[in-house]
Amino acid sequence: MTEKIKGIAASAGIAIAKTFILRNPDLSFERKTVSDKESEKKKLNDALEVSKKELTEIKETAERELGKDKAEVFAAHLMFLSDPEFVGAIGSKIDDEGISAESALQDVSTFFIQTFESMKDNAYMRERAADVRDVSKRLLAHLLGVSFTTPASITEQTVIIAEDLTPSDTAQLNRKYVKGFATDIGGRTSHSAIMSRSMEIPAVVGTKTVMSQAKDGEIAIVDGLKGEVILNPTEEEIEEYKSKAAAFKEQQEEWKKLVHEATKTKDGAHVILGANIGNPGDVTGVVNNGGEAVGLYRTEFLYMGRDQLPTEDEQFDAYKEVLEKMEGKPVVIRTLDIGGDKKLKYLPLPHEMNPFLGFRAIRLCLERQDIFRTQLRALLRASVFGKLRIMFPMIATINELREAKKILFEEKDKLVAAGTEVSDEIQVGMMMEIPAAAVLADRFAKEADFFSIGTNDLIQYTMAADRMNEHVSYLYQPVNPSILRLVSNIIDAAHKEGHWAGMCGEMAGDSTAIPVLLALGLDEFSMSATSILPARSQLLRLSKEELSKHKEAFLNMDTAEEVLDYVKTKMN
Ligand SMILES: C=C(OP(=O)(O)O)C(=O)O
Ligand SMILES: [Mg+2]
Repeated sequence: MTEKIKGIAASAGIAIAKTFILRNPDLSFERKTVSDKESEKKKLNDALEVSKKELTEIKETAERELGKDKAEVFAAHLMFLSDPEFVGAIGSKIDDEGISAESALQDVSTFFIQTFESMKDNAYMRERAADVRDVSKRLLAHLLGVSFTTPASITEQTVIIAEDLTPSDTAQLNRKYVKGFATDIGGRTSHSAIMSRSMEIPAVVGTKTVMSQAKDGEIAIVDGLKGEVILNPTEEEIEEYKSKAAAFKEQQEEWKKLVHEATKTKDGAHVILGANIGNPGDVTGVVNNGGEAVGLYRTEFLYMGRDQLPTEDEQFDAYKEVLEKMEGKPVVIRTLDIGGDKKLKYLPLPHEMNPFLGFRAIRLCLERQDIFRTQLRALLRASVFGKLRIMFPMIATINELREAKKILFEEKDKLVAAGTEVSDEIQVGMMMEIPAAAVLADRFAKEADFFSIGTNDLIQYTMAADRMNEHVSYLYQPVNPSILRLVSNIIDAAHKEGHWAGMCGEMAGDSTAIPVLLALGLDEFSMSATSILPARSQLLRLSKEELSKHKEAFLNMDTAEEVLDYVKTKMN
């Protein structure tokens, strides 16, 4: 029977393929002793063989589809499974201590991980800890008889169904096979949604129930335009969606013609259309989609999926690469915004009741100055390779901004004194994503060179509605007059001091919000690279002067619905 499930449209496009259900395996077990050591060792050998076979297949596919680089990690995993020191130690533990294979594996892998992680001067060996962790998980799953799947093992066209996708899951997705995905949790601004847009994979998130409703291997349609998942569709439905997909493709071809056009409104006003990126590799998408700037580089992705902090040189290389590839166009690099839903496994943070209101971003950086100063030095050194703008996240008070700037300038002075070249043209700005700062924008504008409005958080904090929680997603109301007044206040404050104001929250790419933001005088819109061309096509048709006449009207409405209706009828 066909089932239609509503969710949140996270990434545009339509996918039709068989489902692949990604389950988080339960790898818990009880530690126990055993009497039959031989059969325990046989169990270990069997698990080793299955794991090796699987990894060999995954490695071969990855080599073929994703290139040698991405496949290397699996070669390293295979090496461990054949390493007499690793495997031998597990066998010996079973022999000597009479414990189960799972317990022996856990002891040995913990020992290896700790040993590798303690090799402070040897980055190569420290990275091996991640390999041991990954390969042990696979081996343990086989010992426990629990099925273990990762997105990297997908080798046919699929639609992934999952509770959520972590950033490391998304990094393994092969676009050739993964046609779309649907998740139970998350909203338009959760990070799996943001990643899906940068990878151009159609996605629907926050369905609440797709995991429990979908069956492995049945046909599913992910409609990332409307935010619907159709399980087990009829032949007619499949045909209907195939033609919808074709129409969308045609539309994309039209947009592609605007790649080299400047973003000028009908009345000749110029706004900058920038892109949000998470990795230097994303710049290709920015250039291909005609981005005029990088409006937000979320550097935290550089810190994820690894076992220790990135070094100053590693960071310098990444920042330099982005600046160079953008060839003199502006690049806003945001300092580390970790915390909330973005965690680092090697940086244990205290357990928090409300992580989104907790020890994160600039709050953490001002306390862990070792981490902060390393990043700032890397940024300052890279500044001579392009047009760098440094941005601090989650600023709530003027004192935080002052403190962050003071540390930045201290590092700059030290570098200059040591003879390192640093650009004198770096603009230093801040995210406007906390209501306290938005209200006090006039004061902040005296000390920041620019503002970039982070509506994902600004809306979450203003409406007191967790951006990850699908039950309160109705409160994500970008055009609620309360939000619009804050946005307007921020833009006016920046302009009064002769600064520019941009927006890097998801609202900037929302076609309903664009006329409103243009009317409010926003200078820079930064969005997923794939939203740039549709936004440009829309902006070319709008007149800034005409729209600004509506400003007083929509700022004085009562509800988001009223504004939506007004925009649709009077501002398009
Ligand atoms: C752009 C933003 O930052 P992030 O999504 O990384 O929190 C925001 O909060 O709007
Ligand atoms: Mg934010």
